[in-house]
Amino acid sequence: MQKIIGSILIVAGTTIGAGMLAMPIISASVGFTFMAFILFCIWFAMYYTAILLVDVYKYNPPTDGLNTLTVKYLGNSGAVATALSMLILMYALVSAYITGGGEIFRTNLEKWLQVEISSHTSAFLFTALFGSIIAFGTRVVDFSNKIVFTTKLIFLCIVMALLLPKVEMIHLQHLPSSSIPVLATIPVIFTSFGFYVVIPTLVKYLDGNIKQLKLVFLIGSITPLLLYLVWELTFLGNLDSNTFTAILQENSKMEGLLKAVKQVHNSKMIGISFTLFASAALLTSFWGVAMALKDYIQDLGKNKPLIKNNMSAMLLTFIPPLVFAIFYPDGFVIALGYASIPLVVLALIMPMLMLQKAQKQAGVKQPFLQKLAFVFLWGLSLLIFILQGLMVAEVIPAY
Ligand SMILES: N[C@@H](Cc1ccccc1)C(=O)O
Repeated sequence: MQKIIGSILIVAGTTIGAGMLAMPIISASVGFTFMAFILFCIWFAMYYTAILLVDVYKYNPPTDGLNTLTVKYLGNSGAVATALSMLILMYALVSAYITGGGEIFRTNLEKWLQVEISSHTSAFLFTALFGSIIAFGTRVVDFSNKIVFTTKLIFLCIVMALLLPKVEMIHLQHLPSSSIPVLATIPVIFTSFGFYVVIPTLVKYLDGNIKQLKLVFLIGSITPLLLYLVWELTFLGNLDSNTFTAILQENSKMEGLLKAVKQVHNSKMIGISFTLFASAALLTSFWGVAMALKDYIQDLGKNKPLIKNNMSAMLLTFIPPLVFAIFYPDGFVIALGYASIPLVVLALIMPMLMLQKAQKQAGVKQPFLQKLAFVFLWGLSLLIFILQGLMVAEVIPAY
């Protein structure tokens, strides 16, 4: 039971991260009704494809990692496409978390110890202190994640308890004036539900128990969905869309959000709770992604003892993103803006192709409802590719 709860919290912890903080910012001019609809559709897509990958494990042992499965079902080209998507996405995320986490760490250390610390040192300290936990295996990550996730929930509840009573219906009725801001939220919301990468790690952790895994992914993904809905309700219901947009135009992202919060409820308590919630969110996502990256690297090098051993897998997980975080902190933050592309390949396209192949090999006919769902998933994949392309070409605004 403890393992099931731990796994649910790892899924929810990886999901709720930087994306949740960006959500009110991107939806300021969209309004609650449309946001709720988009959140629900994308949650469904991500939950459904997680279950598809779990189903692929019906035909494979739980110790098989993602690379082993892609080589088996999609051949070398499929495995290379997956490896590229996986490594680019995870290195970009880990690097962004190191930059963000290191910054928070530096500000606090300087305040408490009254010494000046360079951002290089703080990035290194953050990685060494929090990253080293990954080396001790899923059980230790599970335990630390339980503590930090609970802290994150407590501070989130404080923020919401202070803001929710002030929600006004009139703000929630806001409707967007054009479809562009609505469409522009899709790639960001899509990355906010990115828990897909931890699936192989949890399949191994729960010894491939399909029933338990399905429950874990249902509760682990529906919890973020509900929190995101209440989160949006809290922000969009408290601020008039024009005021909110104006605050966000004048300030940088996080600062703007904090200013917006303070506009509704100006107390020290809310500022502190908000900052602690944001820091804990970053940490749980960092652990989820780094753990998945290390497992993936070990699976990639499963026939190469030099890569597979714990020490080298740890170094390969943390050194590249640390170097990037130190020398090109902006490079990866920019790359993160495009995270939805590798995530579409990984979380939407690959599981569909793999399950179809596994079913074919096992002589199982594809159920009609699944065929229908695949049409929706292909449509969503195409839409995200197009939207991200239009953002790169600056035809529609990127966040
Ligand atoms: N959901 C995470 C980002 C993420 C994307 C893809 C995979 C894992 C994590 C966040 O909001 O920060």
